[in-house]
Amino acid sequence: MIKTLALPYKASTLPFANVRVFNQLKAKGAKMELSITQPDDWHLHLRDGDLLEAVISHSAFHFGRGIVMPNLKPPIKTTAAAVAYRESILNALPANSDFIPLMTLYLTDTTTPEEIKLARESGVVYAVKLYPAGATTNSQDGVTDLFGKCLPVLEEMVKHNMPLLVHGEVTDPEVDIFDRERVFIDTVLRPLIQKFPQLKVVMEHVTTADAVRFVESCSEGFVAATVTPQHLVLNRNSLFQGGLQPHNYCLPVLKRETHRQAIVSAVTSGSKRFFLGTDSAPHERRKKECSCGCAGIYNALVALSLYAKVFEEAGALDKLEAFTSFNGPDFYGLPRNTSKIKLIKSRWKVPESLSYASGFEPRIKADWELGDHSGGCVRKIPLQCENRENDKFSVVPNTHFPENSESITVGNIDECELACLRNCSCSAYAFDNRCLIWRGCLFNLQELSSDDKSGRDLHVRVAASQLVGTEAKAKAKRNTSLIVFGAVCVFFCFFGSVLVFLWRKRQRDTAGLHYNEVEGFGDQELDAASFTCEEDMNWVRQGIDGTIVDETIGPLEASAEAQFEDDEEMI
Ligand SMILES: NC(=O)N[C@@H](CC(=O)O)C(=O)O
Repeated sequence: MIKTLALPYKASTLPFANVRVFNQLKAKGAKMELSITQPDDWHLHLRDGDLLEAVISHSAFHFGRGIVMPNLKPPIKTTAAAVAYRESILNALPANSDFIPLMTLYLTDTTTPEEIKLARESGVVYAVKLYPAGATTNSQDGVTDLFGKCLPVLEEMVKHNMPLLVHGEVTDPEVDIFDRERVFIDTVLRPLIQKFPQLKVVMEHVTTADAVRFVESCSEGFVAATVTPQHLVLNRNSLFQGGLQPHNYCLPVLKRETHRQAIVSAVTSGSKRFFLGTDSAPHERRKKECSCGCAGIYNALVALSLYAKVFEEAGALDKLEAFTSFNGPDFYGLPRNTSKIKLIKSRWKVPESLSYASGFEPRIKADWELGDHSGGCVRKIPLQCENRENDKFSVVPNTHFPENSESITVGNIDECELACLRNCSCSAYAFDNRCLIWRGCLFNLQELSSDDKSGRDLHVRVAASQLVGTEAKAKAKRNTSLIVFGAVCVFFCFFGSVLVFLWRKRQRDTAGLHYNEVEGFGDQELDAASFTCEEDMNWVRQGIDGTIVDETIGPLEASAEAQFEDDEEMI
């Protein structure tokens, strides 16, 4: 199954986007290069399964460590679950990556003080996350009684110097969504800090001037805040610009421009209370583009570039490194990273979409990531036709059937399935009063959007081990869509012409939002909304060999046009 990371946001619509600084430096013949200590990401959603595999390299390329959010399905509520999750993250890391996942526990009304002790002793859990129940994605199991049932746990956290990471929004539907952070500060956070002045608290993804003032008013070293790139570069207009923009929807929701400016001033002031936390939050595309789209913006690929851009625009590049690389570890009492990375001003345009495969992988990964899907994809786990028991079928709902079907005469769906199993070249079947089978590649298979109910179920043949591959996680059943997600791809080979046609059509349909080239797989694609940096000079991480590299998209053109000779001036 091929999925796509959508990158819909045009930096050209940023309120402050310009290339003035670049042009001035260029005119001086300056070398535009930043050398900063390896940054960390103090708020990161990596998900699990195929999605984890798809996104991990973006974070691992840019960041040394990441505080990994626990809001999986089911949430990471225990140290044992955190240890297992950490293992799967480490397994998904690209070879030679030394990225360190710092695990968190999901606080519930029933979390015990013993669990906090275990977490601290584990050496892998670094914080506990407070989601008010219902506040955001996968927060249903969150806290409903912070000042009651959670008190013993909070006391234990103080004892172990375990930070509490807070999604700072009330969930009362009576409270206007734009006021939820402010009301949370008054009704929850302030009383919490008064009650537990020794508790380390990180107010996550602050979005308002109120939050900035609040954090600044608290004791340094005990209360801090993370800031996302989206809340630094977007205001709430971005949600409605030219139509509803689901890819700019995250929680806490974007606020008005004055709030954005307050956050920019806070982070660029050099205050130690604010540090980098991307809140990079990938979602299946269909879960964003539907009648009830979920919250979260995927930004791991571009976050660092955007932060650098914000600091540059504020004339505060000298403060960037503390924000990205010092304030976070200092707050957590962890050592700062020792290695350096280079950001180079380069003519870099973030690709409009990023495709990845699940269950299947592109035949030629580099081509695929550059948008050339003509090589098609191959199974990660081959079918074992000789032993039919080893093959299974995964249902892809609501599809517009691929081309080249063959009709065969059988009585019911079971016979249709058996007929497909008996035929080694059969890659899928469908039964809808008659039995259709497909051999080999599935050409132009399209899964329709959730709003279009005209499609029919396609049963795609996959290796049984692939279905159990994710440890048959009890969740396999619950999470049919994930299986579907992983199983769909069966041999589908797209011809360039089909792709181009569909891609263009998609571009028309989405009126300025730039989605995947792999048209027709809408319901199975990952939506991982992010920003498209302007096709001008952007701060881009430099690879080891001096090229401008993003692991996912291969070496990019390194610009020799602008060079800023004196590193020291920049940090
Ligand atoms: N930021 C979001 O809008 N979504 C996050 C959860 C969160 O951090 O609120 C997610 O997990 O998708």
